[in-house]
Amino acid sequence: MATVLDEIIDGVREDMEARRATVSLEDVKRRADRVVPALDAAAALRTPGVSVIGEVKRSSPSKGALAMIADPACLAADYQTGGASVISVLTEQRRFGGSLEDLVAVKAAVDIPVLRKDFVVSSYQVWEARAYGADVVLLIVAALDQDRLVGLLERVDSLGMTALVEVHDEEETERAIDAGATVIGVNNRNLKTLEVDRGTFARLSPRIPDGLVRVAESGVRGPHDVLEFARAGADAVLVGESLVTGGDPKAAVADLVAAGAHPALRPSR
Ligand SMILES: O=C(O)c1ccccc1NCC(=O)[C@H](O)[C@H](O)COP(=O)(O)O
Repeated sequence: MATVLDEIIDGVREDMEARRATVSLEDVKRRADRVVPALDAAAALRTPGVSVIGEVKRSSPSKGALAMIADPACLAADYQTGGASVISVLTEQRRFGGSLEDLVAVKAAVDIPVLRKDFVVSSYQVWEARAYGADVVLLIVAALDQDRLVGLLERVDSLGMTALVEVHDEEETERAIDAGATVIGVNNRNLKTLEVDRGTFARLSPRIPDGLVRVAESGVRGPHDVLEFARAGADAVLVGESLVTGGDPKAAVADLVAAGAHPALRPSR
């Protein structure tokens, strides 16, 4: 039976082919050549304390509509003012209400790295990410066989970008490490059931070698969750829903950053 991830990817492929029919890979490459070099996201996430990746997220398969977000640039600027280290922009249209235009608007509004959060299955999308200003690209291990994962990682690298390589279980974590990932995101959301289990990060984190960046994704409700993920070894948290629904994104990010800088965390990290 097709999973939610399979269904999302079917739509993503269809949309990508439609774009490719109007904008050739050569055109995308030409646009990418004119874009300023990518910022170093791994360095941004390695700074002391737990870094916050704030996500521009209008809707999701699990929750439906979350927030209107008429001005994604303004939201991203608020995240940056609140102390976010990286901005995540969902560019998938059908389920998340995002677009490449959102990516461009956000990139122009901030001076920290910007992540293209999408379901990347082809190097065309990696070139597109660079052409539209992304510094970071999400690669979901569950969506890729090993050869494709390695190939896409190489493409991301060759364009000077960083890959956030997302895993959900032990096997995917091994595959990410074998492929040469330097930034690994453990998604607490099971992409088959869409349920969030915050214990997933704590279970997989010890399998990620020191020196790699560990990101806890999904299910961060507030500062207490940041503390929990920090104690389990997180260098960063990726947060969408609680920031876009909370009413004051700047203050919400600042609270998460403060929690991640808590002095009690230092001896164990
Ligand atoms: O959010 C979903 O429902 C979802 C469903 C299927 C695939 C991916 C999905 N979300 C992408 C994400 O990984 C999250 O947007 C991100 O980690 C932030 O999570 P949250 O803070 O819980 O909104």
